[in-house]
Amino acid sequence: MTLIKLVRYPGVRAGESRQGVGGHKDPGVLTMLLVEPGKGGLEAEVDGAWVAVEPVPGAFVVNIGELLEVATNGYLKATMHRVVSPPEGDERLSVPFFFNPRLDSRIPLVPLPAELAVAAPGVTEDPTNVISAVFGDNMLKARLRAHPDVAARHHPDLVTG
Ligand SMILES: O=C(O)CCC(=O)C(=O)O
Ligand SMILES: [Fe+2]
Repeated sequence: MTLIKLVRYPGVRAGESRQGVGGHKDPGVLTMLLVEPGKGGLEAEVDGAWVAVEPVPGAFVVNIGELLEVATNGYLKATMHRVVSPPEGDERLSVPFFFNPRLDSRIPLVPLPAELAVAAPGVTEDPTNVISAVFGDNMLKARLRAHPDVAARHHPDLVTG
């Protein structure tokens, strides 16, 4: 179930929240992200700190998704990232392409060469973000987390608190 999105981040007035997309990990396998040339705003979490991902002309940004973390038993870690909206008078366009399997598919564990397997620590365990190997379940979790207001209104049975 690949998905392509066209995203526009309008500029925000001084004093207003600059949050474009809050911190998250993409729930699928791999994301190829085309950002409008020259535009910043994307940040990735590195060792607990947000780091600006500088635009590279002619290049896609590639995000590791949670299912690739599952497939590699944590050898590859899903990228935590967010987007900071531009200031008033500017805007930012992006085109993420999400490479995902069928909703009902369960991602298999890829056999790693021994030298990589020893460096695979397992999938990240976070009670606030439980990763499912079944893509549809993981996608639903991501949507419920990203849109808590919609979840509380339309799917109160699926969320707590
Ligand atoms: O717009 C971007 O640069 C990133 C968007 C994103 O992270 C997402 O849609 O999952
Ligand atoms: Fe993302």
